[in-house]
Amino acid sequence: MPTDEHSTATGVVVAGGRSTRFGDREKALADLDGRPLLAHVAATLAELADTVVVNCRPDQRPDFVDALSGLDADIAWALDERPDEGPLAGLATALAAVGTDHAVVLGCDMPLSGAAALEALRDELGDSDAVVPRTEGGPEPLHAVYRVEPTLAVARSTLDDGERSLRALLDRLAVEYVESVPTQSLTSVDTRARLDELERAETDAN
Ligand SMILES: Nc1nc2c(ncn2[C@@H]2O[C@H](COP(=O)(O)OP(=O)(O)OP(=O)(O)O)[C@@H](O)[C@H]2O)c(=O)[nH]1
Repeated sequence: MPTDEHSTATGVVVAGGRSTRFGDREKALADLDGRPLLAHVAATLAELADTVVVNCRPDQRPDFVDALSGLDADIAWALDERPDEGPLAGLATALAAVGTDHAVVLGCDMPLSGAAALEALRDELGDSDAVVPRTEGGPEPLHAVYRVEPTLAVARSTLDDGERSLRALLDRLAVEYVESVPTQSLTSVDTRARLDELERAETDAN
């Protein structure tokens, strides 16, 4: 549970993707170290926020409810009215359900994201619309902090202009880029092979 200092943040998980690279399973429900990836991500956000908003398709929700059943946080659901419109549309749907000044946002496939790394991003918000990690591979908009009101307005106008990418959103926001975020926190699991690697690393570490 967060301290009072953190009470103006809401956690957001964007989880309405199809996991096609993962194979025949929903990656958010895949198990790492005894818990679904979605539960890892939501638990990290619950360290920073009282409420975690989960954005997904309506058909995903029953299994996601089960996956999050042990979590000590208020879960709010932001369901995509139209599926498969992309993560920017999912983020807009989620932010519309947020009642706080800013949101800490993660993709459902980032089980190693750390509360300390996210907290450090939050500390950089200042007057910016968003704080986003950046690596050699580019920005990481689904491991970031967004000021809700301006981001939602810009996300909607970006979508209205026919743009679907999170990078198009970032191009239109006042973004503070941070290059010091630990690589581990930014690890995403897109394939079964990647998950197997993480499982092996966990086993070796224990
Ligand atoms: N709401 C919503 N979220 C999405 C959509 N596409 C991707 N996401 C989410 O955005 C994050 C990054 O998604 P990707 O890994 O790029 O795409 P994916 O569809 O999950 O997986 P692939 O089909 O293998 O590309 C994940 O948390 C996804 O659940 C979408 O159309 N709608």
